Amino acid sequence: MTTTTVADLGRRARTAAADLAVRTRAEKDAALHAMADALVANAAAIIERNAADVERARENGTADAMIDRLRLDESRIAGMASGLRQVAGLPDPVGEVVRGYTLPNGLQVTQRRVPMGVVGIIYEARPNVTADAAGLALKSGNAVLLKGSSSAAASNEAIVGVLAAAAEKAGLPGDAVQLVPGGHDQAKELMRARGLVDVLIPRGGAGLIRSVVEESTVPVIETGVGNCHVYVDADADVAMAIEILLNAKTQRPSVCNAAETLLVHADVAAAFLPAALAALRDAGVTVHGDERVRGYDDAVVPATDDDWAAEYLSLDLAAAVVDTLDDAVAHIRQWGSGHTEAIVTGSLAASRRFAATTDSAAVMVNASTRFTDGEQLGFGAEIGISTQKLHARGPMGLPELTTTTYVVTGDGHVRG
Ligand SMILES: NC(=O)C1=CN([C@@H]2O[C@H](COP(=O)(O)OP(=O)(O)OC[C@H]3O[C@@H](n4cnc5c(N)ncnc54)[C@H](OP(=O)(O)O)[C@@H]3O)[C@@H](O)[C@H]2O)C=CC1
Ligand SMILES: N[C@@H](CCC(=O)OP(=O)(O)O)C(=O)O
Repeated sequence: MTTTTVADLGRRARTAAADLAVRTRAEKDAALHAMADALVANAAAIIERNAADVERARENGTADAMIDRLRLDESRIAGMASGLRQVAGLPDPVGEVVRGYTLPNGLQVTQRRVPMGVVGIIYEARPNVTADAAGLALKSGNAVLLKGSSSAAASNEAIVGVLAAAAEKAGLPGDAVQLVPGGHDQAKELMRARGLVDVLIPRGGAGLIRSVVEESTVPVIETGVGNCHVYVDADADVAMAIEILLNAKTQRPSVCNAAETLLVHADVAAAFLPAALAALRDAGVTVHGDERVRGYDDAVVPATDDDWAAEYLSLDLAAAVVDTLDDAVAHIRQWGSGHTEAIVTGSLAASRRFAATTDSAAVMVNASTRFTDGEQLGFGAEIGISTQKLHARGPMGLPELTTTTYVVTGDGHVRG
């Protein structure tokens, strides 16, 4: 019996990528709509396979918040289909001229967007990412190798089967969207598929990122954990700050853009903290606070350095009082993960200083950290949220999945 290796998948993806690179926007959009329709039409079968993954996760004692990330229902599948349709509605990045000029000697220079080629992604146990990544890759003219979590294996197999068949029926190469089966060994093969994979996007926790940074020979765009902060400034509107904090912490606590630490300026602490702590308690949040926060509520448990560093992904929140905006920024620079920070303030100067000094991929001014999301920012979906500084930072959509080529057109020009 012959087994298909990651290298075999990579070679097929390269062939598909060469074909995809020259497809028109109309062809790609038609395929995306067909893929969206196919997801909805096959929802029952996908949900059945997903139920097997959820059942296995329960047997393994997986936490409820993590099961929530894994679980699919009709409305989540409709959301995946809607994401594909939104991506179809966006301009095609391929061919976009990012720079164009004519040299004194008459040479015409254009710098144009082109696909990366083959994009690999290793990602968490959220099956919706399978459709988001496939849609973004395909629209940007790339073939994609999808390495999802082994805990979502059955769901991903069903989703990729549906997406690849629909893309092929719509006239695109079926190998444009391929699932990499297996576990960490296969993920490592993907990391070492230099020459077959043009860029690898690891989307997950610190362990995955460490492993990819140490082991990948393929160029990587790192995503990262989200130890996101909400800072309530001296000039904050207290009611607004409570709304933003509750949304950032409780709307979906298991995702990377949920808030994990609250920092409160000392001048607003007495007006803000009693009501905020009561609202958090009502929402089921356990607050881990410093001495000054604990002075407002006996239910607050003492915080240690582990709390300042924690990405809880649960209904827990670290909280501290700070004396100045710069102290808040210093805390964030020491303990944060460079993902998303929010400031609630009525002061333009404070918001500007905060945005300029926190050194994070995204800063929200008077808005929830939950907006660091490709769909929310108008990209249709995102392939990951980069917390590194090169090539792309923050939510990555279509342009981030392209590179550029210089096309220089002469009229028999030679260099003298
Ligand atoms: N910035 C961003 O865009 C995003 C950040 N995140 C962060 O990810 C974390 C949650 O994800 P979580 O479910 O814990 O994901 P993990 O990091 O545990 O897993 C993500 C993927 O990587 C695989 N993997 C993990 N470790 C290794 C390794 N050493 N070698 C090879 N493959 C590996 C997993 O496989 P398997 O499951 O089979 O072990 C899975 O497919 C949070 O910290 C969250 O903030 C998540 C998504 C987006
Ligand atoms: N796109 C997400 C945030 C990024 C993400 O996927 O995070 P995670 O759930 O930690 O894998 C959202 O807000 O829905």
